[in-house]
Amino acid sequence: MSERTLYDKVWDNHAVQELPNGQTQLFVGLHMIHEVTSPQAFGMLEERGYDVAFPDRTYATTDHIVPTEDRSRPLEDEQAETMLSALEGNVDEHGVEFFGLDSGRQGIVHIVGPELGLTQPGMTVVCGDSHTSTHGALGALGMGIGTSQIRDVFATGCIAADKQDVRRIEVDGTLGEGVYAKDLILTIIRELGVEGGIGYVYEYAGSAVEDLDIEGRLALCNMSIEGGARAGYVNPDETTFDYLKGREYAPSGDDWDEAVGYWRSIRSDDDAVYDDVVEIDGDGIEPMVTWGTNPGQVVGIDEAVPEPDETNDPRAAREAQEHMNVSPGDTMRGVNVDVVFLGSCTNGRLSDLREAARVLEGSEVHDGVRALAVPGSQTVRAKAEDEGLDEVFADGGFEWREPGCSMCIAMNGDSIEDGELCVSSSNRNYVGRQGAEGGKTVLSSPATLAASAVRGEITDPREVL
Ligand SMILES: CC(C)[C@H](C(=O)O)[C@@H](O)C(=O)O
Ligand code: SF4
Repeated sequence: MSERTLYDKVWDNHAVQELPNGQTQLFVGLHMIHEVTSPQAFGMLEERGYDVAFPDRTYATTDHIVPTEDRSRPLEDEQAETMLSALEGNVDEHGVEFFGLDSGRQGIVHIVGPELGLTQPGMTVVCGDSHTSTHGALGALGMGIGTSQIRDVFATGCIAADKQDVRRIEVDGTLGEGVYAKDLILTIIRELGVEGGIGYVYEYAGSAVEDLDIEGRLALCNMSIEGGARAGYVNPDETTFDYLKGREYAPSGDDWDEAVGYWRSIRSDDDAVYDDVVEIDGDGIEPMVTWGTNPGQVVGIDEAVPEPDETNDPRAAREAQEHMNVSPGDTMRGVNVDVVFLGSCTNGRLSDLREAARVLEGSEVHDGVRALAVPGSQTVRAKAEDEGLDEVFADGGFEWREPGCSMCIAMNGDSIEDGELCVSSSNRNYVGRQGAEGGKTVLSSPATLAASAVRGEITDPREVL
């Protein structure tokens, strides 16, 4: 059969049966869990006396609530200690492998899966976390699921799911110096809207996407969900295979060749039929910064903040501008910065730290700016330290922390204060996201963030690179 997308193929290969309600029962290849969304589902399982059906397809880490400084046990925050202990008890009881604080592999779930080679092309990957779309960077179908679905996967290895339409987003041209996958996905979300992807899975393609390394593709797919899409993926290619080769959980020996053969076969056919196609000019993309309180309220660094009436949601734009204290006609460039947060499952990988360090090297964070560098995992942290990046950050006035979600969501005590503006490499900027209702978040790439930390105001990274 030809004319099928990767999504169609992965779907068909995992479909167990059509359910009476019209949904499809889909088999799950990889189930990742973390401490925030798994406890209730484990509870439901135990109420019925069930075991985890496929413990060897289930992997756990801890990320949202872990401190990024003192990690001695018991954790100082009692609630965090309770959640971590509960996860430890659950994985122990059900025979699930756990990348805990002492494992050397702990980190943000969407960083750990790909970097250990757990996430592979053609797989269905689920996690009780909206940014599971990240895993699509490797040609997997990554979907965030809710508590009752986590329970279902534990008990049966399957979920009930609705098939979506596929929108191909074709980005031609080449991203310029100082322009990254983050700027690309912010551009896409501006173009299509934060709800534009509802009912769709996004297939990212075109030369600007193919040129991205896997870490760039991970950042791109990560924010698919911020554009409303159920998932996002890039067709697997040589870049994907090179990335996976030799990773701890990737196939090896004869299994490797067989796997690559399968991975090639699940790419979208050249004549695949799409429900929608959108073209974006990669050459024209600028470093992007959000001016509002959702990721679609975003402009190029030199572009004017829009008149609310010229946006698709004037009321939301007005409220957002009031909260952010910006006016139509202003540029975001030059806005005063109090805090910068480098990290998260969007941009907490080695290449992100490298780009920020490249900008920072030889300079220091501006007086009065608080700067956090939080690697996405222990693996990322160790590699960064091997390269001496920790010293670049420390010499430049950044705090070099232990891995976790940290100030992306402020569940671990790392938080901004009322009135502060934080430039953040994360993916969400709604009011209160970084821990203070009166705090402001500006989303950007790691390079823009680092340039802004040095100048103390939002800065075009191309001025510094
Ligand atoms: C806590 C978790 C359920 C949540 C998510 O689903 O995405 C978090 O990771 C986030 O980024 O808001
Ligand atoms: S880093 Fe942020 S977006 Fe990613 S899983 Fe953690 S809280 Fe969610």
